[in-house]
Amino acid sequence: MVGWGEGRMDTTHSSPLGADGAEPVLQQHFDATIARDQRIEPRDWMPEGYRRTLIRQIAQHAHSEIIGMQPEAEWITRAPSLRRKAILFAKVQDEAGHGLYLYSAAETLGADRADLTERLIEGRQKYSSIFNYPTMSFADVGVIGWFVDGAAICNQVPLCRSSYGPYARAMVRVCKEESFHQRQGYELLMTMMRGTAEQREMVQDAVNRWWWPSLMMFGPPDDASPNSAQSMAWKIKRHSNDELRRRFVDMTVPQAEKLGVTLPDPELRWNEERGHHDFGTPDWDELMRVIKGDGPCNAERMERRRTAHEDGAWVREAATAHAAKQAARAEKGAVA
Ligand SMILES: CC(C)(COP(=O)(O)OP(=O)(O)OC[C@H]1O[C@@H](n2cnc3c(N)ncnc32)[C@H](O)[C@@H]1OP(=O)(O)O)[C@@H](O)C(=O)NCCC(=O)NCCSC(=O)Cc1ccccc1
Repeated sequence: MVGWGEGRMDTTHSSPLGADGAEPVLQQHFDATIARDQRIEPRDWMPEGYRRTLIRQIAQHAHSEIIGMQPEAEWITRAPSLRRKAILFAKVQDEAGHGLYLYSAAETLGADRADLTERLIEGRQKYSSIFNYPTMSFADVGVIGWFVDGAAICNQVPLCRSSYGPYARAMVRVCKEESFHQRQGYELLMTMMRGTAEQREMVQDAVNRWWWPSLMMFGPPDDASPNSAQSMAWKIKRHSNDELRRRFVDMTVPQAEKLGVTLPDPELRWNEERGHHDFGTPDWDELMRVIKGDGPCNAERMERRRTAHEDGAWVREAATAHAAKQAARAEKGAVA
């Protein structure tokens, strides 16, 4: 894992004229499309930096969905009822779907899916810091749905208006499912809060552990976010990291009150003048450490992903052989 601004993608896909040789008219057309809030589509000319930024963000997003299956999947076999097991199963499966959908979006930019997977497995590409924390009790499943999917919604709803068509369209479906995920998490927590004192303690403990890492999901503060300015100018990102973090806090505080839990931030209070909540500063050193690979579960998550990839080698080989056979048959049929 690498730090801010390091380890940028070098997966390039040459544009018809090449970034440097772009004729002004193509650049002007691109700029005008962005200015009119219209979409850039895969066959349109785009600056090389735009393509690379999108591949970086979409690949990291896809990796996050795939690695993000792990923390909750650990509880599938230990779910307290058949109903909770079925719900969790479906949710984790949805995350797999989001990952595959996003890899497809990256492919429309010329990225190779197998190459992106290699980059993840070799630690050359990032995934969200949030998935490097352990799930200690079943209440964590509820809190992940409430906080992590809630944060994902805050971050991803504006991405439905992202300037790159395939990414924006993928986000529409992903957000619908994330919204369902958030509700199931909150409903699970409401149920636990109506339960025993021990269950309420489990919920509060999970809230205490996940609150700050959830705020870190939005990325470094704006003045330490190397990609934000350009990504916002290109309308890939519609809001800054801090802006989305503030939205998440404003959205979550009343939900916490209704649930009856305390968010672990003594500085958290409503600011009448600003019409928003004031809140404390996340531990940015911790975020850096986790991104660099030194979080509580980084090694475990990567090892599991690597093993799953190796175990799946025979499926990929069989699918490739089958596809080759089908293609040969189709060709033979066409000749006859
Ligand atoms: C906001 C940001 C994450 C970062 O803004 P940018 O403008 O791109 O970067 P910025 O200049 O601010 O940062 C500098 C460097 O630091 C990296 N970095 C920053 N923050 C983090 C971090 N927290 N963790 C790790 N790395 C982080 C950043 O990539 C950049 O790397 P570079 O070295 O340049 O390559 C943006 O990429 C985005 O909106 N992505 C799409 C959404 C997305 O990917 N969501 C994932 C969660 S999906 C989910 O939760 C669903 C689910 C729920 C439940 C269960 C299962 C699944």
